[in-house]
Amino acid sequence: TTVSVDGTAAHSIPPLLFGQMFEASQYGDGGIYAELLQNRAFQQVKPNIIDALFGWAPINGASINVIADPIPLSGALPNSLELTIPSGSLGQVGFGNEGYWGINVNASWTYNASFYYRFPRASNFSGKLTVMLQSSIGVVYANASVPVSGSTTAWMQVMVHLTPTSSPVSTTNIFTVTVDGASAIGETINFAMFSLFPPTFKGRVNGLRMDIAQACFHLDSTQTLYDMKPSFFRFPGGNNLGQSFSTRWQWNATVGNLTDRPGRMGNWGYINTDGLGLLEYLYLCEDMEMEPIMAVWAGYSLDGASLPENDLAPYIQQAIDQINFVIGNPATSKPAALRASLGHPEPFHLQYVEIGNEDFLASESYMYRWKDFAEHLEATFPHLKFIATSHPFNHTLDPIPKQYDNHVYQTPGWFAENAFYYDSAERNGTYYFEGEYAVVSTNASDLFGKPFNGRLVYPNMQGSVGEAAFMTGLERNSDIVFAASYAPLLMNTANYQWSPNLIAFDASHVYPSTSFYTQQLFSLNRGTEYFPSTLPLENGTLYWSVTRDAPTNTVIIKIANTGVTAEEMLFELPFKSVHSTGNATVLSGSATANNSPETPNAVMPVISQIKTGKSFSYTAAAYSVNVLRVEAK
Ligand SMILES: O=S(=O)(O)O[C@H]1C[C@H](O)[C@@H](O)[C@@H]1CO
Repeated sequence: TTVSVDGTAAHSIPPLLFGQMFEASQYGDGGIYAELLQNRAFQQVKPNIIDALFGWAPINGASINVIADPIPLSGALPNSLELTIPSGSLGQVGFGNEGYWGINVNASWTYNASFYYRFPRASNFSGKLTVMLQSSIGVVYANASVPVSGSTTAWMQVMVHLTPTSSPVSTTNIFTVTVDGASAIGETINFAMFSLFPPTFKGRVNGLRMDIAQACFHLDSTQTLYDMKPSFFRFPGGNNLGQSFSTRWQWNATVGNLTDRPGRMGNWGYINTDGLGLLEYLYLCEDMEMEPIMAVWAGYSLDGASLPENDLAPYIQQAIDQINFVIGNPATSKPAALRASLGHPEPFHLQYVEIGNEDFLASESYMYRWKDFAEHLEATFPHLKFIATSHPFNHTLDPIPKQYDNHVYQTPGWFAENAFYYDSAERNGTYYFEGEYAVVSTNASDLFGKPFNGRLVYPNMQGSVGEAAFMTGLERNSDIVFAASYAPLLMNTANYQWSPNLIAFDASHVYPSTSFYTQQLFSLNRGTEYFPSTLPLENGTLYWSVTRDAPTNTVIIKIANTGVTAEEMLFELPFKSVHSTGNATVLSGSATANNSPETPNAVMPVISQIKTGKSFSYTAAAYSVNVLRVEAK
C-alpha cells in the first residue's frame, strides 16, 4: 500500500481530542477514590438488618448492629454501628472491615484512620480502643491505641496514624477496632463515619489512590490515567448521572464535610459514598491538567417517565447552581461562595456542559428538556458550550445543538468498518464528542452478553486495533470531532458490572489494557495539525492518519493493521528534508492477547528505530497499532 502525504495541513488538531470518561461505577470508591473501608458510614442502608453491615464483621464474640442512632452524628449520617461487649468476653473484642475486597498494607505508607464514637449511656468505663491493620488471621501490621471514657455521651472524633511494620504481599487484610473485652463487659459504644486513607495523589486530603492516578512516565512501570495525558475528564456520568429524579446525582450532596454527605444508591448496583464529589472531581481535573466536561441531570427517567416540562424549573436551577459552584463569582452566587469557603475562591476552568446522558433513550421528552435546559443555561452562562446527548444526525432539537455526544459499543469489525463514520458528516458548524466508545464483544448479535457469548472481560488486541482504526478516522475528522474518550475507564477486578474497561485494578495492582496503551499512543502522539494523505480503503484492514507536530517538526503516522497478515507500506512525504531514521512504537499481539491480572504485561508498546526518508517503507504487523515519528521540514 502506497501512502502519499499532502504538502499542506488540512486543519489543526483540537486540544481536547483525547481524554477520559469517568463515573462512579464498579467501584470508584476503593478505586480512584482512595478510601479503603467499604460501607464506611453506613450510608443509605436499612438499619437493624445484617445487610447493613456489609464490609464489617464482629471480632471475638462482639455484638454489632447498624442502628438509626437516636443522636446521630449528623443529619446526613443517621446510622451508627452499635458495639456491645457481651458477658464472658476475653481478649480483644470489636469489629473489622475487609476493605474493597482487600486492603493493601504497605510499610512505606502512613495511613490516616479516623472515626467518631459515643457512649449512648454514660458509664464509668475508662479504657482504650485499639485500632489495627492486621491480616485476616490476626498478624498485626500496625496498631494505635485511643484512650476512651464513658463519662461523656457526646460524639468524639478519633484520628490516628498507622504505619505498618511490613508489607505483606497478600491484601487479605482487615482494619479493626477492638477493646479489651474483660474490662468492658456490658458496655455499649456507638461508632460512625469511619475512614482509612493511604497516601494520596499529590497528598490531597480525601484524595485519589496514587497508583491509579499517579503519573509514571516510563513504559515499564504501572501505567495510569495521567500517563496518557488526557486533555479532558467527563463526569459524573454516564448512567451514574442518575436515571430518575429521586435517584439523580446532586452536586450539593457531594460537597463539604464528609459528615454532610448522605451518599447515594448509584446506578451500578452499589451505594456511592460521594466522597469523590464535585470539588474532588474539579481538583482531579486541575491536578491532571484536564478540562472538565461536566454533565447536569436533565429530567430524564430510564423508566420513561421523564419529568413533565412544567416541573423542570427547580432542576434547571439546581443545574445553574452546580455550574456556579464551578465557575460562579463568590460575591454574587451562593454556590460559588460555598466553593470559596471550601478553599477555592477562584473559578475552575469549564467550557463544556453536557445536558443529560444518552437522551436518545428518551428523545421525545428531550425535545422540551433540551430546549428548557439549554435556553436557560445559555442565557445564564453565554460563554459555555452545551452538548446534546440524543442522536446527532436527526436535527429535531431546538435550539439546534452545536455539540453532540455520540456513544458506540460494538465489535472490532464495526469499528474498522466505521473508520469513515464522520467523513460524510456535514460541515455545518456542528461539533462531535465521541464520548464513549469501545469494542465490547466479538458477537454483533449479543454485544452486551456474557463472556461465553463474545463479551470481552478485558480489552484484547483485536478490539484495540479496531478502536485504533476508528481513531484514525476521529483524527482525520478532528475538524469536527473535538473530543473522544474510551469508556468505561476503571474496573475493580473483584466486583464489576460492566466489561471491558480501559484500566483494571485490585487492592494493590493496576492493570492497563491493550486499549489503554492504544489510547496512550494516540494521546501522547497527537501532533498539532492534520495532513491529508491517500485514504485507506473503506472496509479494508489497514488504516492510518498523518499529523505533524509543528513545534518539533515531527511527522507522526498512526497505523492500525486489523488484519491477520503483516502489511508492507510505502510512505511518500512532501517535505524537503526528512531524517533518515525515525522511531516506531508498536503494540501488537495475537487477536485474543490481553493484559489481565493473570497476564498483566502480555502486550506492551515496544519502541524501535526505523529507516525513514522522503519515501520509506514500513511493515505493519498483523493486529498492530503503530506510531511512527520522523523529523521532517
Ligand atoms: O447500558 S449502556 O447505556 O450501554 O451503558 C453505558 C452508557 C452509559 O452512558 C454508561 O454509563 C454505560 C457504560 O459506559
